[in-house]
Amino acid sequence: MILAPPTDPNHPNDHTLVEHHDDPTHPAYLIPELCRGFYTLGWVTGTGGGISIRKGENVYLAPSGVQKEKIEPRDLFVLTLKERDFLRWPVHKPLKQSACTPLFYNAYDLRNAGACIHTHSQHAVMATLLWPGSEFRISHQEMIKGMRRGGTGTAMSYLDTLVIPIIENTPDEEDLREGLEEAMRKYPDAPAVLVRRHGTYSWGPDAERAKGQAECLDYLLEVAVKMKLAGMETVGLQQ
Ligand SMILES: CSCCC(=O)C(=O)COP(=O)(O)O
Ligand SMILES: [Zn+2]
Repeated sequence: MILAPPTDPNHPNDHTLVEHHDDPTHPAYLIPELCRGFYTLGWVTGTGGGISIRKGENVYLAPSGVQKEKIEPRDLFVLTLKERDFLRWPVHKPLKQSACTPLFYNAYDLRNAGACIHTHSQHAVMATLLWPGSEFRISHQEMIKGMRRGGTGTAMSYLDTLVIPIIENTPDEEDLREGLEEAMRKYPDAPAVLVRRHGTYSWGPDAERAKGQAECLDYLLEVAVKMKLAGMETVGLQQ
């Protein structure tokens, strides 16, 4: 469990960890930039969704319940990977770290990910409604090649069937943690998990590859929804 930021005024708060916002590869720059892009895709509208990036042993997180397209480096939290201690948190206004934090840590702990993305994509929501079971499947699509086994492993082939587990939503985001972990353990090759009526969690070895995979996944979900609504099968070569 991750607590709120320390209230002790003597607790060290290292603001230098977010003072690299002119470096386009630094998480303090990348998180705000990627959130702006995800907003235009409809992935993080209405404050939900977002991205966390790991830099070595430090985990960068956005604040909870804010307009994600307006995040600035000074709004970010930095926690340690192992102990989940707060190294840096915002002081200019009262903010709490993303409610998705325990879920992002699943990707770091179970997949050694370098970044994890949570979307509220309507393609994902529709897919979880059209696939009422516990799995989404698609084959024979070029964009499957953009996915990696387990999110951080080797690239998938055009001949592979992409299988993504679907878990049920919970009233509070944090309570998805257990279901997500269970699905990730049961499907070690799955590069993402879908949350019914909610969205996606996906990850990658670093922010760039996590973004690329999230884009391929969203494309595949959109195509699959259209195929299903057109009465077509998404597995196999049936027209
Ligand atoms: C309207 S957003 C509902 C909560 C949610 O699904 C979510 O992803 C919240 O993320 P946050 O980073 O804002 O805690
Ligand atoms: Zn969410």
